[in-house]
Amino acid sequence: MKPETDPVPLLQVEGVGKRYGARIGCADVSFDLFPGEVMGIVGESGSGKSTLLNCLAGHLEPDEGRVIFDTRAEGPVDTLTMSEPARRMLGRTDWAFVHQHARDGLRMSVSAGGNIGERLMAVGERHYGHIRDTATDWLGRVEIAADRIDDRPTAFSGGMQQRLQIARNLVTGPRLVFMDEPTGGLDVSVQARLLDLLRGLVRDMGLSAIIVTHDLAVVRLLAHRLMVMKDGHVVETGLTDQVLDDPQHSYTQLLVSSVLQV
Ligand SMILES: Nc1ncnc2c1ncn2[C@@H]1O[C@H](COP(=O)(O)OP(=O)(O)OP(=O)(O)O)[C@@H](O)[C@H]1O
Repeated sequence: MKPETDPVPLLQVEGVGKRYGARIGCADVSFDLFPGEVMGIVGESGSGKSTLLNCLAGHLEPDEGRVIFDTRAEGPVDTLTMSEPARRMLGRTDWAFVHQHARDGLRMSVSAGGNIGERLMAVGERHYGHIRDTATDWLGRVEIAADRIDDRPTAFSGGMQQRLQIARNLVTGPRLVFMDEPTGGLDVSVQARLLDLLRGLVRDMGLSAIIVTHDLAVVRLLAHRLMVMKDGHVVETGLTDQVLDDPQHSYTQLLVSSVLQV
């Protein structure tokens, strides 16, 4: 029996490609992302993961293709042709971007509470008491003690900085989160805790996310679906467990077996 209404994808990516001169960044990438779905993008260094993520998030202009987002106000809109102010507003409301290096996503000279609060102010929140309460609540959610609210991120460990960056990104209740190696560069034990936290937040908030990583353990834990990239092209895609347990493409087989050997 046909479902009554087919779900509308939150994001439709159609034939996205980007070149750097003669070199391919990424080529002919297409997929749909549905609400509440987490897509992992894996591949070795230089395979085009970051190029693709930055094209999707509007940080880089692709040479070809369309990136259609289901906006709250107007329904599906091609984000590549929307006006710059409209795209900026999307970046402050429905979209979030978690950088690999927390310092790229935080304001290091502003207190932890300020880092969270200024995102609320950017979407129109003005009440100081409410902003501070919400910031305190979010510090708790990312396991940072409330009495650190007036400390600057420079006084935080790498793991704490990353958790603060996540709080700053999620406080406005985005619907789509882009993450670039969110656990990269952290100690293994810190990574495990962060992954756990991210998994809880994604589940509890029903977030859709696109996560770039070279760490298969990250996608195993977080991603419903997986895209494997090599030399700018998608070579395999499918449900995460299926792709990792029964890889079809020789490159994916190599990726999976090289992880098992370490
Ligand atoms: N600014 C740039 N100028 C020229 N070439 C670039 C630029 N950025 C990326 N490239 C090239 O595009 C290709 C894809 O790079 P990209 O950084 O997207 O890969 P990646 O999979 O994200 O790698 P990593 O995991 O190391 O970040 C590579 O061949 C890279 O050398």
